[in-house]
Amino acid sequence: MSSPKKATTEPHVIKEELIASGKWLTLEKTTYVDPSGSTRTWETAKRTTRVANIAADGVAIIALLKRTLHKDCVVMVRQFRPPMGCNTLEFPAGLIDDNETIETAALRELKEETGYKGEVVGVTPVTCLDPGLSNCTTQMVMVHINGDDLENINPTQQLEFVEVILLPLDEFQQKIEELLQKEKIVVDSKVYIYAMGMSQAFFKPRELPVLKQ
Ligand SMILES: Nc1nc(=O)[nH]c2c1ncn2[C@H]1C[C@H](O)[C@@H](COP(=O)(O)OP(=O)(O)O)O1
Repeated sequence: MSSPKKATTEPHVIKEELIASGKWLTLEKTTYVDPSGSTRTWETAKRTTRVANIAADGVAIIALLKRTLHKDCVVMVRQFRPPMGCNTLEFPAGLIDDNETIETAALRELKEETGYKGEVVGVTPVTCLDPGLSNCTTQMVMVHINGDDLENINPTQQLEFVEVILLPLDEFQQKIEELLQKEKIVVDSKVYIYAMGMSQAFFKPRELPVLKQ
């Protein structure tokens, strides 16, 4: 077995060269120095739409619908995604437009895709989506929706081909598993990780009054 190379250098990018460009994406050759000091190249996909001075390409919205006498539900969307060639289950999401803040982009996308009007309660840092492929980034925005509010009782979407699915938060992972059993659908990894986290948060088999770490 060969021993791993020692890290001697702070890795860094030297240059980025365009290989191909389309309306929405570019493919670049990234030349960089790796931690051992060797110069190497990487194929990188980038979006063409990133707004100047905004570090994220898009937003994904974790929207909780809160209604009297109902369980809190996560507002999800099902839609056909051409790169996947099938339907996906995702949080509502979209690209940030010019002159938008993260919060306004999130509330606009939520309204367009689901019809719901919400209130921002939290924003994550900039997070990468598939860093071995692309520099594409997102910020996740936590939103609460007052489902008892008149304008949220019969929400009207602006997107014809996006289906809204409400999943109860306390059974989130189980309900996703049921959807997967029923149809060919691929779940966004942000969604599935959130579902696993929720299951762990709700699972308290032997809660004791005083627990050590
Ligand atoms: N990679 C893409 N290829 C396309 O042909 N078109 C694309 C790409 N990415 C975005 N878009 C188009 C599709 C929509 O008309 C607009 C806005 O998309 P948005 O709703 O903001 O984001 P998604 O929900 O992630 O599609 O961009």
